[in-house]
Amino acid sequence: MTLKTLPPEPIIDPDNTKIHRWPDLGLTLIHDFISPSEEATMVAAFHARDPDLNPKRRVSQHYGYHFDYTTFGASETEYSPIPDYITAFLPRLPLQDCIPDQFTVQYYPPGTGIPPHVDTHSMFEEPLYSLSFGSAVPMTFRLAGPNDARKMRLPRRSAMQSEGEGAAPPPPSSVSSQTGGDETVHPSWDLMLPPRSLLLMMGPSRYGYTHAIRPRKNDVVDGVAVPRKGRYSITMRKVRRGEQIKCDCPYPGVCDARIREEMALARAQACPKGQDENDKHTGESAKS
Ligand SMILES: O=C(O)CCC(=O)C(=O)O
Ligand SMILES: [Fe+2]
Repeated sequence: MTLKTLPPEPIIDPDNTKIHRWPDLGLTLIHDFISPSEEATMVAAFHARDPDLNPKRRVSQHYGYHFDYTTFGASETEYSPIPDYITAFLPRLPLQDCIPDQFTVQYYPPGTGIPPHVDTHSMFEEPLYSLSFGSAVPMTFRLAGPNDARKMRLPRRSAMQSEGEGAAPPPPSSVSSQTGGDETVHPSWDLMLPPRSLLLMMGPSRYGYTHAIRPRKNDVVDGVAVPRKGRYSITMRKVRRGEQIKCDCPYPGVCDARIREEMALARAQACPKGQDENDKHTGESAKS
């Protein structure tokens, strides 16, 4: 069942009308964050590195600490130097005390998208950025519900096949009681991401909402079907390590840290005598 609603109205910054905020959601969209010439440089750099693209597949390039598709966190070892076209805009990011060090540049050929997902909570700091360029696309937001919680607890799936690349961690086999029974599906709404805009997700939009890009060739804008062209984005996150890998957000259903706790508890209950041994492994939580 898909329930759609209109996007919530933003509050426009009176001092800079390019900044739109949804304070209740922790969401900010900054229009014209990069210039057309910066955009052209980024498009050229992307295609110079990957000249032969499959027109049916989303393609990712990683800079800084690589995104790790097995832990859904960041690799400890794989690192690629951050290109100048990224370092150039870092001093303009709105949160200068939390500069990202994990960058995923993605190209979405027309007709491709990214399934609804919640980026991993515990392994990255709260601010989650997406810089858009190329074609405008709508990003679909929906408050996560029991179905999302249940999916995150299904036996292991492939990150690429089922979720966004920032999506949740390897789930436990047990299904939490909080997913039982209630089939509530919250309405979704679309936020149009114009080229050269920067989206910042914090709070509820970061931790409690799924985001997705529908795999469509056309988008309906003001009642008119507009063909999509290629769309690019740079997802930016700051990696957490060691003791910093934790989360106490108010959305336990879709929180990887809570899922790991559930797993550890389920293991301990299933095998009380082996508890010490298991704790040794789950202590390393995110990586196991
Ligand atoms: O392409 C985007 O704007 C978002 C990508 C995304 O959600 C992700 O990489 O987790
Ligand atoms: Fe994401």
